[in-house]
Amino acid sequence: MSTAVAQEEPGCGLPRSIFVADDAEVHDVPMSVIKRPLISTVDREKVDDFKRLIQAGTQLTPIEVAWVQRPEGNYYFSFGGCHRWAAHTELGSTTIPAKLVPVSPATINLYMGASSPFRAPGPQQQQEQAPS
Ligand SMILES: Nc1ncnc2c1ncn2[C@@H]1O[C@H](COP(=O)(O)OP(=O)(O)OP(=O)(O)O)[C@@H](O)[C@H]1O
Repeated sequence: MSTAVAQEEPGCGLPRSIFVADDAEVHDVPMSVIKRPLISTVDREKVDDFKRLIQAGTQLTPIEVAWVQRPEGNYYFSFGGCHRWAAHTELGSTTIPAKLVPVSPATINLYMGASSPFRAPGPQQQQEQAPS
């Protein structure tokens, strides 16, 4: 399991690497299964450069994907790698090279707060969800 650690280099408003993983594997992950909770602003030129590199067959560093394994299935979250994500999206890629970093639901709660799918509803929300 991995821990969330802020490192120094910024990228799309986030540290370049937010997780430290000894046990991460790299896979071509279907982009459709990856949730990207944060909206990003990208540098147009950088996205275009990455598109050219990808089209030329250059292997960019895999993006980091936080991987939560639950009894009901797997969840994949990506918070950074905005320019590589934008480049693949615009090229119509169906998969993206990703380093899968196993994380706990608590780590996702830390990053997503109330938007996390793993957050237990508070008393107020429980009341709102209770059938009348
Ligand atoms: N010509 C290249 N060949 C191989 N890898 C490259 C090349 N250019 C960039 N990279 C790698 O691609 C990654 C791009 O990271 P970078 O932080 O610049 O963009 P991003 O993560 O996609 O977007 P952001 O930083 O905004 O989240 C880096 O790991 C960089 O080393």
